[in-house]
Amino acid sequence: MRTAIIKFPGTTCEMDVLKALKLVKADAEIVLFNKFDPDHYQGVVLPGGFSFGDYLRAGSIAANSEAIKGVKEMANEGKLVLGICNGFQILVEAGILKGALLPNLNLRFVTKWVWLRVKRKDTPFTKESKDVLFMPIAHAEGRYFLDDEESASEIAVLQYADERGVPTSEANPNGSLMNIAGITNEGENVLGLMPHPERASFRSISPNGSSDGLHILKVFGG
Ligand SMILES: NC(=O)CC[C@H](N)C(=O)O
Repeated sequence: MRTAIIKFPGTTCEMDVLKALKLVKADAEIVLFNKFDPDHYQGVVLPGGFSFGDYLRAGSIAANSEAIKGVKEMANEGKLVLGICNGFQILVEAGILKGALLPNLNLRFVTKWVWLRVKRKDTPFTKESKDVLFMPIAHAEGRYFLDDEESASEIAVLQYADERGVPTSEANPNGSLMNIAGITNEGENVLGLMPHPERASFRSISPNGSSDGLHILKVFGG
């Protein structure tokens, strides 16, 4: 799939995303935010990092860019939109996904590998996924919050869990509501997640040889 990986000033993960998308044979390229034309693409990825230095709140400045207007158009047209970590923060700041990503409960930057329960498999991103995935997180503002528990439970796609896929409070690294690690929109064509699938794509450099991130990224393949 013709896929754009949008780079803002401060984005850091675009090369890793590009390499992982090449593994799944996506027709992907990195595009600077001020050069992005949504009509050229069927899919878009907002990678992780620190867009505009995480000033104000992580993702808030990028969310107000022309590029994100284009991403909103793509989302409304049913095209695939994936936001990873800072990309997820941008999607919620832009109102493309519901809720907010607050500072981690311990007010620290947390970096570790986590197990994830795939709660919903009726999204294009997860329909052929395993039930439990192993991926790393690395963030300071990842505590998912929504002022409506019922909708939060409906839109939750991924939850921090134990090795067997059971969401427990011990497995919650940042204090997210209902252990939420990733959510979708009403059309299910947008996914935002705090864990980094691109960092769990190369068996040779993953603990346990995890390439579980490809379960999410392969939707852009072909
Ligand atoms: N890995 C990232 O994308 C960093 C996320 C974000 N800027 C934070 O610290 O919360």
